[in-house]
Amino acid sequence: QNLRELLETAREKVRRLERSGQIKRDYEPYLQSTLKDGEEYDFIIVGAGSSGSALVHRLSEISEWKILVLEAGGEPDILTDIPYWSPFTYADLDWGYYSEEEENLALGLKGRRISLARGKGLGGSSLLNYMAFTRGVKEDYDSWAELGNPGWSYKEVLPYFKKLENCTLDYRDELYRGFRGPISVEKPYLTVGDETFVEAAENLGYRYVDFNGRTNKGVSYTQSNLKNGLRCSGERCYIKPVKNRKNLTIRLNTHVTKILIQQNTAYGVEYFKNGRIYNAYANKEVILSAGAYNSPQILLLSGIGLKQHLLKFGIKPIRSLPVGQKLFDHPYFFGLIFSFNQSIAFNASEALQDEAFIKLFNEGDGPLRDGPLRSTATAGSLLFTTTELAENNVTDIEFFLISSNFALNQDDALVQVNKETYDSAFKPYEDRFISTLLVIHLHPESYGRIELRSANPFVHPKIFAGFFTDPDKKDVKAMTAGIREGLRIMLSPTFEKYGVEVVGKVIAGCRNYEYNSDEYWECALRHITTSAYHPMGTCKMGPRNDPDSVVDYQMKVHGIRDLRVVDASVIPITLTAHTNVPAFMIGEKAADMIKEDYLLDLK
Ligand SMILES: Cc1cc2nc3c(=O)[nH]c(=O)nc-3n(C[C@H](O)[C@H](O)[C@H](O)COP(=O)(O)OP(=O)(O)OC[C@H]3O[C@@H](n4cnc5c(N)ncnc54)[C@H](O)[C@@H]3O)c2cc1C
Repeated sequence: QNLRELLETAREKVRRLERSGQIKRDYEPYLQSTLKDGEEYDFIIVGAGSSGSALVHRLSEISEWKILVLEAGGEPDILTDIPYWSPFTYADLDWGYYSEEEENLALGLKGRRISLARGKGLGGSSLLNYMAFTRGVKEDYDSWAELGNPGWSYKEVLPYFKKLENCTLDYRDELYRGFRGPISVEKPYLTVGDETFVEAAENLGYRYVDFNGRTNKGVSYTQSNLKNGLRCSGERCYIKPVKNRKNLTIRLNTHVTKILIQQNTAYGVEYFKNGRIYNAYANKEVILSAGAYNSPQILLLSGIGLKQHLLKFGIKPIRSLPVGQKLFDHPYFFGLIFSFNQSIAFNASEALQDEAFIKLFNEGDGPLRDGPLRSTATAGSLLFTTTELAENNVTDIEFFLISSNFALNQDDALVQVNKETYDSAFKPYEDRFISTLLVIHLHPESYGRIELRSANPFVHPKIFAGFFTDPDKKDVKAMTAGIREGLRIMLSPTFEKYGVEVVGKVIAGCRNYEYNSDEYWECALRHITTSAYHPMGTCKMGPRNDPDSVVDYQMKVHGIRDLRVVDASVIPITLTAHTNVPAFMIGEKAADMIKEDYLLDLK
């Protein structure tokens, strides 16, 4: 079965079990109110992704405020709550972005393009992400503040991280965690491979840590945003509990095409729904939460961006700002593949059995190892480390152990390698028990950019990943150091009892180089590195005198009144974390800033 057929089989199973009463899904469709042109609201939120969902939850607490939420995507898929299956559903919930072809990059990927998946649906990318719950470290946020963003130091953002979470983990750094927030944190399903990885790293001297605590340096099981075993997305955990608030209007399948601006003041948006264009007006603010690719695209379409670029597309420039000029992301290498002589990896066949579904829905909060469907993309353990190349001792590499093969040659797979690469490094091991150690670079020097391809809002923007473009090749060197450390852990005595073996060693295209030489790894990196789907920085937060910045520390667009950007695009520098929880935090903090700005009016 190909991926689509497999997904349909899983969907049909859920429907059948629901009809027969063997499982109960707690989901009610979102009713859509009648459309009218020219409606007025206090706040218009564009995009209900991770940050947008947090905003929806918190702003709608103020019953006097009328809030309109415009989301381009639809409702979650029937499988999105199921941790194991949900990441595969991306095809129907994804904007379908790919990077542009770039020199000496993605040489082993289909079409030389990197998949830049982005959630399109209520919950945004939190609907299809891998649910790893990571916040980042003190140094990250202290740097945000040092860059001229008061209020964003670690001490000042920590209360928001605590406020948003309900940590249910046994092992936790108590003082750093929250216990009453809407986003629940649980341990996912683990394999023996995960346990072995943690043991191997500990045997090599790594500490077991709560990476969302005092320090992230060390090894740990994955912490996942799950609630009773099901995905805790922005939709499920932030929006659903408040969706019936009278002051909240949520419009799905509604594509915002531009922001309406007059005299440097945003007063509404133009949107497309059911085949026609509508306007909606905001008495207080328009808030762009369309994510790190779409927020810059919408700003550019609205005349905010570099003047020359806008003129090229016949867009009248309103404000010249470096929108989309720097795109940070976390590249990852997926070519460290290991096979074992017995199944310590994930057994995918169990994930289609009725029992597994019944267990998940009915006993989701039961014993943690009770079912493979609780597996979050089979990623059960991770490790943050510092290579000798890292400056100021920052954590620069993360390993993420995936108990499966990551790359496929199929058209509907998330990571698609070309046939030559697949046949050389992946195909021969299709039937073996394998794990992939993802090597993620957290602080690359290289960065990409995003530009318009067309003035048509429905045409995908041009996205340049820019991986490995730093002139001194520091990024290649750091990744190579990471790969070698990964090999040291996986080939250590702890794994030996399972007959561990490196497979898929030589990628077609790198056969001219000696395996494990610097040249080999550079070649391999340039063939099969992809994006960890953590775009940031395209509407950078910073003071006006920072030539790269687009918004100020309150996320207000420089020089434009009543317009904020609230999502991962404001993150000013690379983060030592996956970006979902930081995006939730940004939404939480923005809501408080907005309340501070306007609540006096209500008194
Ligand atoms: C496959 C994948 C795996 C990931 N894994 C992890 C992980 O394990 N852990 C982690 O922390 N992070 C992970 N991430 C990253 C994380 O999910 C994102 O960084 C985070 O969700 C970004 O939040 P956001 O609010 O900035 O944008 P998004 O959540 O992407 O939300 C933007 C929303 O705006 C909507 N929108 C866009 N344009 C328009 C428009 N014109 N009109 C109306 N609506 C619009 C979109 O449809 C979307 O709903 C992953 C991401 C992906 C794609």
